[in-house]
Amino acid sequence: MNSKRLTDNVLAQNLAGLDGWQLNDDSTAISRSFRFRDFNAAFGFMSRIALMAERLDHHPEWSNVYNRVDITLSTHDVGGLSEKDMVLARFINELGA
Ligand SMILES: C[C@H](O)[C@H](O)[C@H]1CNC2=NC(N)=NC(=O)C2=N1
Repeated sequence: MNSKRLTDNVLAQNLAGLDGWQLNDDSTAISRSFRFRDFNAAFGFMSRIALMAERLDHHPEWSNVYNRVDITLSTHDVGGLSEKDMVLARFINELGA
């Protein structure tokens, strides 16, 4: 998969179709928080993401406190956002609703 940094235009187009994700101040990362019924649901969600992250060789920065999962996506190799972040964010949205 292409891991070039996305141009501002392409990034804006992608974000328009991506519910809930916030672009950080310097446009190098996107973040979203999810809340679940309990820890079990939150950790199940994280487990499904972990398996996909390995398949994509693209990994989230994240933290979990009980039923909350905070996720930041960025492509360290390019110092910003790439198609891989968009693919992973879409996958996460399908899981997390
Ligand atoms: C060597 C390995 O493919 C790279 O370090 C991958 C692993 N996972 C990664 N994940 C993220 N989020 N960004 C990267 O640049 C990245 N690079």
